[in-house]
This record gives sequence, C-alpha cells and structure tokens, in this order.
Amino acid sequence: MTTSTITLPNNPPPLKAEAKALDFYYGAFKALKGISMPVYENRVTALIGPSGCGKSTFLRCFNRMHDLYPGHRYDGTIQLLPDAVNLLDHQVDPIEVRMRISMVFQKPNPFPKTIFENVAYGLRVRGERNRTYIEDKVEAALKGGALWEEVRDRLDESAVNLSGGQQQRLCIARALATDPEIILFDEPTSALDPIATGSIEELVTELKKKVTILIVTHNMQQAARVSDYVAYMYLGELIEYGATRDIFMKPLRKETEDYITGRFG
Ligand SMILES: Nc1ncnc2c1ncn2[C@@H]1O[C@H](COP(=O)(O)OP(=O)(O)OP(=O)(O)O)[C@@H](O)[C@H]1O
Repeated sequence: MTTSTITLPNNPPPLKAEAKALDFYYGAFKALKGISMPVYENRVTALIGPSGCGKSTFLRCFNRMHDLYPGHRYDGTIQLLPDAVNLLDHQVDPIEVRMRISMVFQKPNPFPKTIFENVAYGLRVRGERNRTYIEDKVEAALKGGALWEEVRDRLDESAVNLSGGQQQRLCIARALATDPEIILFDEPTSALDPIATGSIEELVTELKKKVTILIVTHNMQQAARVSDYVAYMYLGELIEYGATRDIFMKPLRKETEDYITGRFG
C-alpha cells in the first residue's frame, strides 16, 4: 500500500473530524484503503482525483450513506469532534449522523413537494411540530441558501418549477435546515451552467463561516477557488493532502502534479 504524503498546517484550525485507517468495502471490493486525514472546522476540504478513485465513496462514509445498502462494510474510524464520537460505530444512529452531517448531490434533487416543505423536511423527520419554529427555520435556511429573496412570495409552489441553480440552492437550504456541523457536497455544480456554478461557489465560501465543508469536484479551478485544503486520491488511496495553494503550486508527489497539470486522469 502507498504511504500518504500529508502536510499539516503550522497553526492548524480546530479539527472537526478525522478519518483514521479507514477502509471501505463494496462486498468483496475494497474501495478505500487505509485513509487517514483531518477535516478542519470552518474550512473547505476538496477531494480530487480521477474517476473511480473513491472520492464519492469516501464522502459518503461521513454520513453513513453506505448503510442504506447491504454488504457494505467500514473498517477504521471517522471521529467527529469535539465530542470524539466515532461516526462509523454501530451504536451511533445513522439518522442522527445525517442530521449533523448533511449532503448535497450532483444533480439537484428537490422532493416533489412545495418549496417550504422541501426545506422543512429534515425538521419534520426530527419530530418538530411547532409551526412558528419551523417557519423561522425555513426562512433562515432559505436565506443561508441565498434563495429567500427569490422565493419568499411563492413558498407554496412546487420546488420542481425552480431553475436548476435555484433547485441546487434549495437543496443547500434543505441541508442547512437541521443546523448541520458538516455539509458534504458531491460535485454540486456539475449539472449547472457557469452563472449558477458561480453562485454556488460564492455560497460555499459564505457557508464555511458557519459549517465545515467537504466537496468532491472534478474541476481543478473550482478546487483552487473554493477550498482551503485538498486531498488527492487515486485507486482508493489518499496520495497527498495539504493546503490548497501548496497542492496546486508545489505538490510533493509526482502523481499529484501529473493529475493537477492535466497530464493524467
Ligand atoms: N455500489 C457500488 N458497488 C461496487 N463498486 C462500487 C460501487 N460504487 C462505486 N464502486 C466502485 O468503487 C470505486 C470508487 O468509486 P467512486 O464512485 O467512489 O469514485 P469517484 O472517485 O467518486 O468517481 P467519479 O469521479 O467517477 O464519481 C470505483 O472502482 C467504483 O467502480
């Protein structure tokens, strides 16, 4: 197995999560191999690497998405700080994990419900009944998703009538409504036009003041624009991790350099 090259910052921000010796199996296939990596609080960490290297698989470990399918197995730990709970522990309820760690997918996936009900969804799953509380949370989440001004007068309309970019911002608002500590973004702009992409990138930068962000992207410019730290993966392994500027300006591993300069992948 390759050893990861990990360069930690001199004055690291507080840790929000940490993967340690993480393996993941789809049945007999080992898709992640011994990944150890910090995730710093209120920072954006980008996961990059060629198709099939395990970026999405790694991302989905953080909110136990893999539990939804039989035959999937984790080894190792992902600690969530400051309470130092191992997210992968069977004693830890995956539903509770998904409240604390939300996810935004590649294709905007609003539910066939009203704009309001899309955002209120997680609160209702959590058992929240207080109408005023839910209304306040929905408004705050839509503001956090930079969508409030566009939809405040049509909260009862179907979410599927929104544009693609608006739908993605709605999905971000939905993710925000339960006050998550981490948001996982899986290629959130790959289905969007450049203008909608720009507004999502601005939003990510704004959101990191409040939450910790992990983002999978194929777009090197996007990784350079939005992230503070970058993890380069290949064939299920973490090859190199470091500050974004260092990874792009002076990567320590030849494999990283070949990938970010477009010579490979
Ligand atoms: N449900 C699954 N069952 C079996 N193997 C899977 C499954 N999902 C992904 N894989 C395999 O796991 C490996 C990692 O896939 P993953 O989707 O995490 O890569 P990725 O880096 O996110 O790729 P992409 O950039 O194309 O989305 C690949 O070899 C893939 O074929």
